[in-house]
Amino acid sequence: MVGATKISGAGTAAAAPAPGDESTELAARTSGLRKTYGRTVAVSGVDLSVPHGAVLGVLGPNGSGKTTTIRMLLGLTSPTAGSIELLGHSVPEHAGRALPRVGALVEGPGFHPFLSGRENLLRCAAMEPALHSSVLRQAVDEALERVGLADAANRKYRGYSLGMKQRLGLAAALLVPRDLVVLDEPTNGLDPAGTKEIRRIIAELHAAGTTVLVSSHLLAEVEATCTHAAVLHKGSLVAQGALTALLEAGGPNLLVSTADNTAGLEALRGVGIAAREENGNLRVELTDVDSPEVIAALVQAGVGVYEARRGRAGLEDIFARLTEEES
Ligand SMILES: Nc1ncnc2c1ncn2[C@@H]1O[C@H](COP(=O)(O)OP(=O)(O)OP(=O)(O)O)[C@@H](O)[C@H]1O
Repeated sequence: MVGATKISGAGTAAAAPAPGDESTELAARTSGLRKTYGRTVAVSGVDLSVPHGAVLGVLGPNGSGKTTTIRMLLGLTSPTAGSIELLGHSVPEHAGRALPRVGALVEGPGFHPFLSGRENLLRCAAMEPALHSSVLRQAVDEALERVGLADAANRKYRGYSLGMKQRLGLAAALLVPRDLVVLDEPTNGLDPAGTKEIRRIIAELHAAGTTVLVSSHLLAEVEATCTHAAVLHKGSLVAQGALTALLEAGGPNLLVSTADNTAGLEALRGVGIAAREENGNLRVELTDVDSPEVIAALVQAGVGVYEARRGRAGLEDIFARLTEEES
């Protein structure tokens, strides 16, 4: 996902949150969400739940519908069918009530190329209903500092690197405290140090009780930063829940380092044990079989075993299974 950033929340008609807003246990929810573009089904029957206070990672291969889902949540594009609730308000009908409390970093044109980072942010800040004119500059400077752009604040936006553009978008999303922050591939274009910074900011938001929805195709990223995950595949939601529960459901696994993986796979299949090759090792799910039987089958077939390690399936493994099964 490349391109400049666009901020939602700023510039939307402000209205006081309806009473009882905070009582809903979900910060966002979709029901039967669907979006088609001509014959292309981008999103199909998605029932997404974003718990208050969660850091929810929306995972999915390219074209699985992550951005389309996020754009619909933010009222940037209308669903073909289904309903959306954002901070207790129906979207797009009452988006103006929810969006001032939502900071977002999504793909799209948003900043003026010939203005500096600071000038661009001042324009965003001026559109924030919650910011009084007397504190605009302070809010902008704090946001620039927070994303590490203070030194480049007076440079023109068009000279910014992709990573700097991402940071500026993030700064705009964080101009005022938010109840929900939505980030579409926020580490896109960032170097490892920038990626670490984003992780730190997400952790800070989480600690402050802000709900964060972050899309990513980087599984390790999601495993490191998120409390919850939702997996999209071909427009459908194939799994969602607390990360610990998803990982738990992955079940025990055995990772075996053998002298000959091809012979090893053949030997295991020969005795009805399902296995697959992964990063030069064999991965065996221990649902119907236990480690000694696996090792014995390999040894009996004359396949040398260097190492066998029991563990749980990682997110990468679970993701591969979910997106393969549904193909
Ligand atoms: N404006 C559009 N017009 C036509 N098709 C679209 C449009 N936006 C998205 N699509 C299609 O909808 C599907 C889902 O796209 P989407 O961008 O939501 O996926 P994604 O998971 O965010 O992918 P990526 O990780 O590559 O950004 C794709 O097949 C895409 O080509």
